[in-house]
Amino acid sequence: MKIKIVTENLSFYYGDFCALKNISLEFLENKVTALIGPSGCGKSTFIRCLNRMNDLIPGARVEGKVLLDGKNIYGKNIDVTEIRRRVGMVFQRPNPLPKSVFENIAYGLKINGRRNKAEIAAKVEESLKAAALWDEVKDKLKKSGLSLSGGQQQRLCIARALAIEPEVLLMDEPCSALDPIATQKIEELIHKLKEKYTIIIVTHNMQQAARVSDYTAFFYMGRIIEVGNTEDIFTKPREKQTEDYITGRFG
Ligand SMILES: Nc1ncnc2c1ncn2[C@@H]1O[C@H](COP(=O)(O)OP(=O)(O)OP(=O)(O)O)[C@@H](O)[C@H]1O
Repeated sequence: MKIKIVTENLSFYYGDFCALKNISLEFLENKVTALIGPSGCGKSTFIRCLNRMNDLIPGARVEGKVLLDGKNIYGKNIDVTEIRRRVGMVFQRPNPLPKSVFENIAYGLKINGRRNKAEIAAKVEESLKAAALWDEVKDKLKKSGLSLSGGQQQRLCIARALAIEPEVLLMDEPCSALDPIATQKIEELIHKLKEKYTIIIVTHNMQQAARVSDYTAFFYMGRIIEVGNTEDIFTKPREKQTEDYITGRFG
C-alpha cells in the first residue's frame, strides 16, 4: 500500500494560539481515513493544512511538513494552485455556484484551461456519473445548481471537485446538512470513490466514521491521541480518552 500524504510534526498557529501540536499522520492511497474528536479540537484546521487552504488566514503559521507523494507542499517552488487541484475539497454546507448544473462543473474546467466544448461536455457527464448524480440531473443540466435538493447539491459539489481530476479528496463533515437518505447516498459514494482516490473525512457522527472509513484518527485539543484501524478504534481503543469520546462520555 502506498502512502499518499504524510504530515511530519505539523503544528499550526492562529496568531499566538496553537491549534495543532506536532501532528504526524500517514494517509494511505485508496483508503478512507476518518478524523474524529470534539468540537474545536482542530480537525478542520488540520485538513485545511493538507491543501494549503489556511494560507489566506492573516497571522496564521504552519510548522512541520506535509508530504504529498513525498514532496513537501510547504517547500520551495510549490505551485499552490496545482496542490489545490491535486487535493480537492468538499465542505460542510453544499456551496454550488449560482450557475446552471452544467456550468457548476464546466466552470472549473475552463479555469483550468480546458477549451474544447465536446471535451468539457464529456467531462461534465463523467463527473456527474462518478458522483452518482447523472441520472437525477441529466434532464436538468440548464437549471440552476441552487434548485437541486441539499443532497443533490452536495453531490454536485463532489462532481465539481472530481472534474478537475484530484488525487486526494478532503471532506469536512460533508453530510452535516443532509437528511439520512442523502447521507446514505454520500456514504455509498465515498465507498465507491475510494477505488480511485485517497479520502480524508471529518465527521462528528461515530456511526458514519465506523461505516465509511478504513482508519480513524482521534483528535483532542490540537493533538492526536490515537490512530488505527477503524474497527480497533471503535472496539478496543488503547487510550481512555478515545474510549470516553466514542462512548459519548464527553464531547
Ligand atoms: N480563523 C481562525 N482564527 C482563530 N482561531 C481559529 C480560527 N479557526 C479556528 N480557530 C480555533 O482553532 C481551534 C480549532 O478549530 P477547528 O475549526 O479546526 O476545530 P474542529 O475540530 O474542526 O471543530 P468543529 O468540529 O466544531 O468543526 C478552535 O479553538 C478554534 O476556535
